[in-house]
Amino acid sequence: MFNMASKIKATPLTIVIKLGTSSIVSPEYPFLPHLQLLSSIVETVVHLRSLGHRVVLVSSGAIGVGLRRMDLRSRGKGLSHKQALAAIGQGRLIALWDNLFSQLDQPIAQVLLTRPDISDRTRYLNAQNTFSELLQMGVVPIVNENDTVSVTEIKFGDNDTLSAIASAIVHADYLFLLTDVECLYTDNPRNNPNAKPVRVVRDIEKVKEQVSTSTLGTSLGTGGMSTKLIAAELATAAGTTTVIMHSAKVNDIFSVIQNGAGPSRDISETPHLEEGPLCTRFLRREEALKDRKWWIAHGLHAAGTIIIDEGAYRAIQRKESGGRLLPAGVIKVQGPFASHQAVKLIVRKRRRSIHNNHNNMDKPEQQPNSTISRNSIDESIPSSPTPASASASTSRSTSTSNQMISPIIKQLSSGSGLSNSTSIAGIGIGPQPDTPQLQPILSLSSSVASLDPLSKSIPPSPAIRGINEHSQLNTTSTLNNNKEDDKVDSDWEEIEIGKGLAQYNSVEIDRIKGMKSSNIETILGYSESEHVVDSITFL
Ligand SMILES: N[C@@H](CCC(=O)OP(=O)(O)O)C(=O)O
Repeated sequence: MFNMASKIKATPLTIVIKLGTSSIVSPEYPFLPHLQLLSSIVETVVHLRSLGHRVVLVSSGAIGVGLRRMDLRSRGKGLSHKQALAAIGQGRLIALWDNLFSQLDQPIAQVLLTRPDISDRTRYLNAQNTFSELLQMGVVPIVNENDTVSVTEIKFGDNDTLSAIASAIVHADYLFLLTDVECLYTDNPRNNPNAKPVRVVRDIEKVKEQVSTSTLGTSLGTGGMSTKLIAAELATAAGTTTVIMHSAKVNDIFSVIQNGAGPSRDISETPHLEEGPLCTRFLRREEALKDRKWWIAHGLHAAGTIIIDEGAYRAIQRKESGGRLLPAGVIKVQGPFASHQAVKLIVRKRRRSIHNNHNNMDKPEQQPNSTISRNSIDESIPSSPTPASASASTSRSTSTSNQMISPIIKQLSSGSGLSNSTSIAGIGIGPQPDTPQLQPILSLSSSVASLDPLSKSIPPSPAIRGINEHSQLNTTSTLNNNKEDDKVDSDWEEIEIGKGLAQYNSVEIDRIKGMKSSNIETILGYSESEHVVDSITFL
């Protein structure tokens, strides 16, 4: 193992390695830990450290270890039961890691995260500072979701997603998703001997239509191949090359990072990615989203929605707009939300113009930070669509209103799980495990209580009282109760285009919508900004 490693030119990299439950404990009772595998991970991590790399481990397995401790055969159905098992298992899991790492004198740290730690900018930055400090101290942070306090609505749900978020927090060069299969295949290799490995992915959108995402996980884990695609999309958008690899071949990490694009090497300078160990590499986006933009797009949940007209959409795509929206372009506000909370932006467009300008819609004039890579897919994937993927295309073409929204993003917002991906692959495999909702609907009371960490100290206004009262009735209702206005007739489409940070609360923006900025002070009694949304990030 160390021969390969010793040849590596030690450009210090930040590497996140994610191990699923299936790699930590056996899937069947009595859920014995995979000690040999865990030891080889520990040896690999320590050697990476000795080469100057910074390493973060994302480790599932708390519930599995909890089951073993309590001599139970199944995790049961109740949420609190699972939370209790995680509480029992997490301590033992970290003790197991500490025991193994101490054999090689490597200090570790436990980092338990929940979704609100990421949604809240201050907590996100605090987590970032802690990671940075730990890595500087030469410690290996071991991350898991804090299952004991994560209820369904606010869960990451699977550690693939959590590992992508951890990668963005630490600005990782690589994320290795270790699992029980070597790589992504064009079909399920266990059912179809003609399934081909997909070795390099440049365009995740395209690859999703052409590969099997049938889960190869076990009864204990919640992830599968689909959640790995979500993780890859999130991580590559943050500038992290993501690799799916068999956990038994963890030693291959050395040759992957030796041949791959690092911080000082451009992807175009690495033409031999098809060679080397069998794994799937999702190449990082060359134009990675900046930390704050990534956080707005993926870390932050939208507390409300602002619907804008086509003119405003064109305007905010121009560089001169600075990614900020004026009140004049706002048609409707859906809240409630507080000032400085994130809001979804939706453009209301005439259907005809959507069809005519479809290409323009796909490629907005100025969208340097689009989360969707349009590069061509890996040549190793057959180009002729399968019947299933053809039907997937058909269904997309009938759903014009969704064309601007990355399906990954839709899954994140809807928490609808990933069963569509299974049907795209057209494989007769049972249903995917449910992926709990990833974009939580936080109660306004919690949002307003903190009034969002980004907010400057704004004197409490009647508007805030207004939204508090409103929140007790219905946290997602439309502020403007004009039914005619709500009706989007067949000539119109509403398309989600991105997210931004509201500069006023929902009641205030509703009052100044359609107005010139010069009227803000007269209407609201104060003017914090001439814009209603700032820091716009396009999907
Ligand atoms: N946080 C949970 C693991 C969640 C989970 O199942 O993740 P994974 O095995 O990666 O699909 C635990 O530690 O048991």
